[in-house]
Amino acid sequence: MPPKKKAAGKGRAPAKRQLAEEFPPGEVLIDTGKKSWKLGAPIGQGGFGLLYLAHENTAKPVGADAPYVIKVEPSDNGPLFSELKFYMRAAKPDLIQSWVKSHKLNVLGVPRYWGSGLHERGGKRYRFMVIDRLGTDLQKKFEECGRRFPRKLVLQLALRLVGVFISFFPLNGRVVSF
Ligand SMILES: Nc1ncnc2c1ncn2[C@@H]1O[C@H](COP(=O)(O)OP(=O)(O)OP(=O)(O)O)[C@@H](O)[C@H]1O
Repeated sequence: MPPKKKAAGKGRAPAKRQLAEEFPPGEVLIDTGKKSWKLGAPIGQGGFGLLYLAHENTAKPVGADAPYVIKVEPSDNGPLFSELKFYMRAAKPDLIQSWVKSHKLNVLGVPRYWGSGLHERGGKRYRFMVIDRLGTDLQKKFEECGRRFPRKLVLQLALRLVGVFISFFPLNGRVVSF
């Protein structure tokens, strides 16, 4: 006897989100402001998207010193859409720049938003977002430290997080709750 089909709706698991397939280096994406961005090598993978090195100079290959990253996801995935809305509001380059200056900081630690758009490839649509390339990430540092941070570093991180989440974001378009 064939297995019974599950009733639609009740009891169904939510549809799985797809990870974008990997694009070859050299793919050019055009954002909503008609600016072109060239992809380099992939440098990271999140829960739902792939991240690539990127450059605004589309005339030559994107090197390892690229100043931007582009996050790409299938367009019908939700997470990048939400992340994008947040970046568009809270990570405007001039907003971050003036905050850093007025608070006498060297850096805020939040990548600036430079553009976004939709890209078609092989009959599929992808959403992308261009942000600053940052250095390493906390998870990598944590692994390097043998999964144990020194107390001083934990306190420094806490101060930085408090600065960003309690002062910058609430004043610049995002409500934070703990
Ligand atoms: N601005 C950046 N500069 C350099 N590397 C980055 C940047 N943003 C992300 N990465 C790299 O890409 C990886 C995945 O980033 P992403 O933000 O997608 O992670 P995530 O938050 O785990 O995923 P998701 O948001 O999809 O749940 C990071 O762990 C990091 O190594």
